Amino acid sequence: MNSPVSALQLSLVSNNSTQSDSTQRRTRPLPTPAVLRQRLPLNALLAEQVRSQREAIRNILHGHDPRLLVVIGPCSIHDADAALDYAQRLAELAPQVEDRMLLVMRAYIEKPRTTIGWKGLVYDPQLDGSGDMAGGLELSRRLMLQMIELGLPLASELLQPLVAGYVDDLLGWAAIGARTSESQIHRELVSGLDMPVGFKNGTDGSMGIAIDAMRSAAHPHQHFGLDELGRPALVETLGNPDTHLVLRGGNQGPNFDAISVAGAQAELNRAGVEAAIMVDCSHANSGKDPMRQPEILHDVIGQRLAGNDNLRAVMLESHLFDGNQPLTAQLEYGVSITDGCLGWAGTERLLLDAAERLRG
Ligand SMILES: O=C[C@H](O)[C@H](O)COP(=O)(O)O
Ligand SMILES: C=C(OP(=O)(O)O)C(=O)O
Repeated sequence: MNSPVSALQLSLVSNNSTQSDSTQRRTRPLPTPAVLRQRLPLNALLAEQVRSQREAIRNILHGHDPRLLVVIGPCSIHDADAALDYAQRLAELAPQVEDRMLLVMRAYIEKPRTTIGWKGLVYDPQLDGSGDMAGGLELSRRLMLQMIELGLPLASELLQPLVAGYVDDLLGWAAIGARTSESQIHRELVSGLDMPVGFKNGTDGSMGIAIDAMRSAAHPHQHFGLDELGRPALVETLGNPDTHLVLRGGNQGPNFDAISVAGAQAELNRAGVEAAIMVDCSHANSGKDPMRQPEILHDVIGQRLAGNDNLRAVMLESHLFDGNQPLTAQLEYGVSITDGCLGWAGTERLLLDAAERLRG
C-alpha cells in the first residue's frame, strides 16, 4: 500500500512522469545525488586530491601558509568547452605562481539574481529557458570532474541547498553569496560541510550578517534536508570551523580599501570571531567594471605588503575574453553572459605581476 511519503519518495527516486500537485506548479523528477555520484564518480585518487586541496586552502586561511588564496574564473559557466579551455590555461599558470599564490578556479553553476535572469548551467544548460536541470546537473558534475583531473581546486557558490548534494564532494572551497549570507538555511548547510567557506557581506554592505553567519555555521545544527537517496531526512551537522569573511562592497560603495578592511577587522574583533578576510575584486568593489579588478588586486597586495597579514584571499572574475554579452542565440566564444570578466590575456599578466610583487 502506498503511503503519501512512499509516493513522494518514488517520484523523487525513480519515476520519470510529470507530477501535478497544484494548479500553481508541476514537478518533474530528478536523479538523486546518489544516482548522479554513481554515474559520475570521484575516484579515490581524485578524492584524495580534493582533500589535500581543502587542507591547503585551510592552511592559508588560518595563517599557517603565507601564500595568497586566489579564487578566480568566470562569473558563471555557460559553455563547457570554453570553461575547460579556461581551466587548462589556469592549470598551466598555477605552477608559475604557486610559490606566492594558490589558484582556485571559480566553477560557478548557479547564479543568484537580483530579480530574474538566467540562473546558471545547472538550471538551464541549453540557455533557452527549457530548464533541463537533470541535464544541467549531469553536465556540471562531468565538467567539474574534468577540471579536477587538470589538478585544479574548484570553488562554487552554494545557492540552492539541494544542489550541494550533487557536487559538494568536488569542491575545495565554497561561497555563500551576498543575497544568502543572512539565511539560516545556508548557515545550516555550511555547518555540515567539510570544506572552507566564505560568507559574503550583504548587498547593502553590512558585514554583521556575514559575521553572524560564521558564528552560526561554526555551531552544530539539526535541520531538515534530504539524504543521498532523496528521502526527507533530519540532518545533524558538526559545525564548520573553516569559514571566513568576504568583502564584496555594497550599495554604498566599495569596501576593499585599507580603511574599510580595518573596519571589517574591528567588527570581527568586537564579535570575538577569528576569521581571515578575502577581498572580492569584482561585484560592488569594482562597480561591476571588470577592468578595475587589477587596480583593486594591487591595492590589496599593497595592504598585505604594508603588514595586513589577515588579508589572506582574493576573488576575481575572469574569462577567456574581456567583458560580457547578453544571452542571445548568437554567443561569442569565451565571453561571460552574466557579470563582466577580465579576459585571459589581462588575467595572466595580472597574476604574474602580482606574484612578482609578492616575491619582491
Ligand atoms: O555575480 C553575478 C551577479 O552579480 C549576481 O548574480 C546578480 O546578478 P543580477 O543583478 O544581474 O541579477
Ligand atoms: C553572485 C556573486 O557574488 P555576490 O554574492 O557578491 O553578488 C558571485 O560571486 O558570483
